[in-house]
Amino acid sequence: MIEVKNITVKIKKETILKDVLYIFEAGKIYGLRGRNGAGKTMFLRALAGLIRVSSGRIVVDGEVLGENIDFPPSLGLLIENNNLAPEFSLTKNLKLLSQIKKVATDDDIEQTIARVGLATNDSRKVAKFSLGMKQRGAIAQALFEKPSLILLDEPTNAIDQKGVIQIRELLAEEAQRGATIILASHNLEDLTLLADKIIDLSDGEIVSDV
Ligand SMILES: Nc1ncnc2c1ncn2[C@@H]1O[C@H](COP(=O)(O)OP(=O)(O)OP(=O)(O)O)[C@@H](O)[C@H]1O
Repeated sequence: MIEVKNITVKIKKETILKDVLYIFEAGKIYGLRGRNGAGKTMFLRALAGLIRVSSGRIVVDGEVLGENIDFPPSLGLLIENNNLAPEFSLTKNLKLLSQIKKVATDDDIEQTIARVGLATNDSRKVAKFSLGMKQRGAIAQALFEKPSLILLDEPTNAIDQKGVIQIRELLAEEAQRGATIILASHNLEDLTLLADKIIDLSDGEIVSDV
């Protein structure tokens, strides 16, 4: 469970998030909706521990972000550009990353690559991937360690129609496994088909939650 307790985020003099209060439950998918600049990405960044709140608290399973923990301990993240190393294959990227936490096996890596609709035996460098393939690879990176919190900014960007269906199914399965999923999207279909709750952000404030 993620408790967002009246957080405000200020960068220089600008207030980016204003007194945001919300509770995200395990096993649910939440969609963040709002105009360009509404604060969706910044909200995801704050939840990921990538920016610090100016006031309020984010509590992840009882631990306060920035106090007891620097980052959510079990986090899958896709924000803006993917972080895959272009000079390696996707498998090698995930194998290298898996050395850090040592929670994912080679089987987990292979299965995740297949689940995002990519070939498990593709030895090409990520640099040679198409845009949509890179995006699928980035989703694989966010999911391969079976994290309990999954934060995704525009996950279906650049993905073809069949792939979008695949990714939606995949995210529904992740929620069924018990993950909390929060995704920012301009794709209304993604939000309405996937999200248990749609949170509307406007000028850094939650204006509705349906
Ligand atoms: N690196 C930054 N430094 C300072 N302000 C920033 C930075 N990045 C974004 N902002 C500001 O934070 C506010 C929220 O931006 P954010 O990127 O969260 O919007 P968004 O809802 O994700 O928009 P979009 O739909 O365009 O992705 C905007 O006013 C933006 O100008």
